[in-house]
Amino acid sequence: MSEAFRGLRVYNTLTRRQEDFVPLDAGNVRMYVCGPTVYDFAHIGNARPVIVFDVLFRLLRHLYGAEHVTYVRNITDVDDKINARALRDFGGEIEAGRLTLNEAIRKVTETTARQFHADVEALGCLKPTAEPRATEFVLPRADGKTDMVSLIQTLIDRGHAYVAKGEILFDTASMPDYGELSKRRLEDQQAGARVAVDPHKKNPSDFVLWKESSAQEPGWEGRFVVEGREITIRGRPGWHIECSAMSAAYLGEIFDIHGGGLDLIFPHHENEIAQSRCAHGTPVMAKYWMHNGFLQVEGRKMAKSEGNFVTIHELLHTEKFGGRSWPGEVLRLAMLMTHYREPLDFSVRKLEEAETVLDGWYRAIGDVQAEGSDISSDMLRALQDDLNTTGAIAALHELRAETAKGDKEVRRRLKASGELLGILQKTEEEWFSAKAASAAVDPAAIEERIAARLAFIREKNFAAADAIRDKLSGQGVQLMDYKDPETGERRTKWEVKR
Ligand SMILES: Nc1ncnc2c1ncn2[C@@H]1O[C@H](COP(=O)(O)OP(=O)(O)OP(=O)(O)O)[C@@H](O)[C@H]1O
Ligand SMILES: [Zn+2]
Repeated sequence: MSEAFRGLRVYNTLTRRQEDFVPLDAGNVRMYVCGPTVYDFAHIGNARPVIVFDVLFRLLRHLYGAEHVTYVRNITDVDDKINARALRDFGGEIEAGRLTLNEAIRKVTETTARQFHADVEALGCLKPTAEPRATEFVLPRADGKTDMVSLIQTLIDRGHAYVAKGEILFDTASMPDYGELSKRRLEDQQAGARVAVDPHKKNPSDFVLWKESSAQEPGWEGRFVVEGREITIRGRPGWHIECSAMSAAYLGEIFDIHGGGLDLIFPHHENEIAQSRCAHGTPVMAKYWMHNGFLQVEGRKMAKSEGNFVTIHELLHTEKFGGRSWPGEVLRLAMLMTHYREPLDFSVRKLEEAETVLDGWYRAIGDVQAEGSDISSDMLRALQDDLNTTGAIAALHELRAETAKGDKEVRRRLKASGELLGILQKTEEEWFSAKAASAAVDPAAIEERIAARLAFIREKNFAAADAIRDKLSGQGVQLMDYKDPETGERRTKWEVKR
């Protein structure tokens, strides 16, 4: 048996089977997960893949060593939805000439990305090894890392792409096994295509690699050579090519795991595979494809378009869901109580259940530290079985039952095992006092005090400003000032300190 196999088995969407996980290189296990398109707050459905693949990242680090795992999760900061949002929020300032469209777009993406980072940190997620932004990989780079324009050129050179009506399209008929991930065969798609075909496409399934921008739209000078002629199309990349470029830039032409939610299988992942395999001439893009099921509300996928979403921010910091705010750890455990491939029906009851469980576990661990303790072998076995987190949680319940005997080593093992799931990182005291503090603070009132303090600072009334800060500090609320990276203005964030 290969020493690269460490007991982990995963369900591979590519083969529709559970398989032994054998990385290409046990010294550098490589995983790519499609990240957020940053135009709005992430909802708790979007949090599911982030949490699921964080658990997998932690497990891989445990099995292969932290320094032997590379996890890349991109940020999509070029998309027509972002442009639309920039125009909606900053249209007036753009018209008045105070902002360019590009500056407005930057504001939207930076604010949203910052929010996303705060959200996922509160959910106990580790930072990925790299978090590339799509806009930095559009044009050829000084460091020679794979970029989108060069990748598209390779596809043109190899006969997999063509130019039509200001677009560069991927020619799906040029790839005999197009559709292998989603098991949609090209012939079926053509036969079944009821929608009118765009007349400039050779096949209805052909998709955009690069599209021309109007003068008002953001664009890059894309230089291509087509049939010996140089052409320049000021345009922007299609969505799929972003991930093909950034995964190759960080993980190479073939890597181990590619992940995301079920809805990405088609067309996004299918098209990533088509681009990457045809550009590199490789038999696979990633060996294992893993997809999480949907988080649902009353049987329907939580989605922006459905209007049935709750943002992570609302859940953590407002009383919109269930009339109270919730600790990030509660949301995390609630997610892990369902196997990642199953649909997860989300409810207040589920959060309450997770919170009760955490209260019990924290009471059991008290103030012990996990360092040097083994983790539960039952829990590890469950996680190695295609991330069976329900089995892992059952193992933690058993450990908790054993702690009744007062054995310190069992309590330490409970904590160490919880930490592998990204929970139980605090002590009992920290957990309960943070809960008490967040129950006592009223975020809206704090924001109002912060605004008042900033107004005093602008008026140079520092005594009044300091008085507000000290009063909040006495209530356990700590203020932190920082400069807005774009405008240089002073801003303030806050957290509950105990
Ligand atoms: N309800 C959900 N349950 C689980 N995963 C989801 C859900 N909705 C989106 N995702 C996942 O979140 C990640 C980000 O997706 P994407 O950027 O497409 O979100 P989105 O367009 O804001 O979602 P939507 O429009 O569906 O609300 C993807 O991996 C996607 O599969
Ligand atoms: Zn992707």
